Amino acid sequence: MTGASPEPRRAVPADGLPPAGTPTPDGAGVPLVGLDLDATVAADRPGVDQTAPAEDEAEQDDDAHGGPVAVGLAAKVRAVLRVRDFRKLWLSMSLSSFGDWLGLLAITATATSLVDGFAAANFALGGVLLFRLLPAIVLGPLAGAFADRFDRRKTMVVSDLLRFALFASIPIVDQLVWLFVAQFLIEAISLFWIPAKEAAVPNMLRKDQLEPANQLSLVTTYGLTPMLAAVVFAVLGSVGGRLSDLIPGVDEIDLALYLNAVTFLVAAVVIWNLPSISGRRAAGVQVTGESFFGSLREGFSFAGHTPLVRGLVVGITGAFIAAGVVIATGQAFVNALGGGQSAYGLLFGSVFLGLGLGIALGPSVARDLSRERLFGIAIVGAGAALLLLACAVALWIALLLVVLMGFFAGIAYLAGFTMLGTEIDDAIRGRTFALVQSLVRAALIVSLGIAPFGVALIGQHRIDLAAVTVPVTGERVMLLVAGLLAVTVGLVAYRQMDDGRPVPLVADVLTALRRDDTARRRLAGGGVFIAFEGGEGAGKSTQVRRLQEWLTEEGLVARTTREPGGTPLGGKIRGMVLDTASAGLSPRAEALLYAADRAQHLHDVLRPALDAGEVVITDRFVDSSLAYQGAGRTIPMDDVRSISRWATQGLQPDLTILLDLPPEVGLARARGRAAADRLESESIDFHQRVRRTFNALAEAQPDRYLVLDARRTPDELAAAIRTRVSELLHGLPLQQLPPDARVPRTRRHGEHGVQTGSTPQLHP
Ligand SMILES: Nc1ncnc2c1ncn2[C@@H]1O[C@H](COP(=O)(O)OP(=O)(O)OP(=O)(O)O)[C@@H](O)[C@H]1O
Ligand SMILES: Cc1cn([C@H]2C[C@H](O)[C@@H](COP(=O)(O)O)O2)c(=O)[nH]c1=O
Repeated sequence: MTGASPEPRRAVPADGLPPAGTPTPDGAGVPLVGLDLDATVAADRPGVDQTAPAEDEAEQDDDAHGGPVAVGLAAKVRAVLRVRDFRKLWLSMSLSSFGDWLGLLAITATATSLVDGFAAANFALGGVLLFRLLPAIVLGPLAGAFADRFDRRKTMVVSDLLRFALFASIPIVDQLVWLFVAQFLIEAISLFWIPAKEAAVPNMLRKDQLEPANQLSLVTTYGLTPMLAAVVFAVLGSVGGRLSDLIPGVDEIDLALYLNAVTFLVAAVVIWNLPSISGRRAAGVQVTGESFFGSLREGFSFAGHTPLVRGLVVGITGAFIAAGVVIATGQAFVNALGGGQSAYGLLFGSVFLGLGLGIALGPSVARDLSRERLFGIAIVGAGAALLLLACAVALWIALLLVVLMGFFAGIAYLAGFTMLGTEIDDAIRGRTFALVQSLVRAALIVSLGIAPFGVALIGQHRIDLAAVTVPVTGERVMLLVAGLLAVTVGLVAYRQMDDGRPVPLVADVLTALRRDDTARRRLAGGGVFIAFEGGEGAGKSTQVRRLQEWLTEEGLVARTTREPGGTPLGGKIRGMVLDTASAGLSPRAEALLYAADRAQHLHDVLRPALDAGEVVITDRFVDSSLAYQGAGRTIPMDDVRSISRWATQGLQPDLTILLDLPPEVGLARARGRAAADRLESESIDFHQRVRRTFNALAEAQPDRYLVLDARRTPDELAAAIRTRVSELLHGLPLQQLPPDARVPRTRRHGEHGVQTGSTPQLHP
């Protein structure tokens, strides 16, 4: 046994090349982690901390296909928290949320302590919850109109000051009636605060930052702060006796309420100092020409006539009715499964576990799926889990199904919430949020109220089938109904919100889960992207031209292009990098120039042509950078991969045709054509490394490559390429040439004289 510890294993990227950090002779290449890729976009947002480090940490992991992967959640959240105003708002909101949970614990404890007897305590408890939910139904829509008409910052500050005063008044007045009244007023005021805040957040962040910001807010509000509040409440409880000795008349519940009051005071001060919350108001925009009730009507009409909002409202409301049924029947259900009070606790823990997992993991699992589709699918998923739950026969199965249901519900909640922020215009956002919050509360009240009656009415039955006896109990039937409801509203939401894309749902979901960007582009009716790669003089330009001629003859719109130099700007870059006079160009500068050429190429040529459904054939693409700058110049592969991905936004060829040739042969061919340029003048070793790398890339993804021996004749190569390309294009809806631009096939064959061997026909 040796004392030496083994080398840590490194993940091998899908392209088969060495990962980042691979030692290089010249030590070139600093990992790109921390590169401020989006700073230019973010910098114009209010409250972006210009002195902070990079806004987005572009830690792009490798996925199974070597394609682009979303920035990790932690990095996204860090980037969101670097937006100064959002960070302050989030801190103050977390503080208020902590206070709110502490307040809820203290209020429920106060309510039960102010009455005698079990029934009265339950009545008091129910009263507190009812008074918490009730105001939303009446006041919610008004609060939304308020958020859209008046300065949101002032609305929030006044709300926080009032809540401070009301919470502080509860221990001072010390009466159950006042507790109810204060509770009602606090909730009513919160209804004004919430839409103002929700409508303000999208103005602080970029659109793509809203999802991680919502993930952070939801995890804070429903995960961290309630736990912290429970701990603090328990600690206050344990010091309660000593506290009363210290400050006469103040016990632990009073202290919790005072603490809660202070959190709102602090929040008021913080928000007052965040002018960006005022939104349009800060820029002096006034809402004129419409009465308060007119804008209220406009809010309802907008929700009724906008399919996206209709879908969101139906989906969220239905999902919360189902959630209410689960809460109302949970106790009876776990009892029926033989569980007790602790099993009931476990059931609730499982809901939260599932919700947390859905909120945290959902966006990355379903990264490529449109949020409109994801929302409906997730609600249907939650409904399906609920249907299975209704039939569960063992507690552990029920708990697993509850986690699954929570997972889907978390995804749906986050997707719905994020779309409300990203898709709804600022002018009407407050009203839309308010409508949703009112409906959510109304849904909970209705289902919490009705479900127990349903359970009681149905009662407990057993149906004897031939071999088994099926228990038909009220709680199971109610869960079944809730599941059916969720599936139905999920489908309705899906139909309302689907943006009419022609991609079939199953293929959309499967390619999104597999992260197959190329298949997704094809499904969406985009064009086909073919790249030719290989060393100097391999015959790429010759074959690019011949392939285009053939495709044109077949009636397709086929565009040829090249790197570097596919655009006017790229032409200038090509001049610089290939000029033998640019002798002092550093490897990194060279890599960046090729990446700059590629970014412009993507923007001006590749994307537009692919979006138009054309077949695009490029003479060189990313593999050339990996081979020449990565292996040739020995820049770490991950660095080259990162800048290339950034430049191409993850675009990959559908097919790469590698013309493989010993460098000596290719260089001889190229030199027969013109004087050697700066790269052609590199050593034979350099070109050997380039060749090996092209081959390694092809070996790592054989399905995406056609490797041909470039010593074969041009005709043989053209025929092999046609065969493979015709397979690739078979059945795809590509852009056709107008009839008058087509050339009769018989004439064409004669003219070009290239159709040797068995030429496949795309349109026989
Ligand atoms: N299969 C082939 N066999 C022999 N010669 C070929 C073949 N294909 C092309 N050639 C010749 O080799 C030379 C280089 O061809 P071509 O310009 O197509 O290659 P390339 O890969 O685009 O080169 P570069 O990368 O240097 O631009 C040309 O003179 C061309 O006529
Ligand atoms: C795209 C790309 C190209 N190169 C090199 C490869 C060649 O030497 C020249 C391009 O000229 P050609 O006419 O296509 O042969 O540039 C590179 O080093 N890195 C790249 O990304």
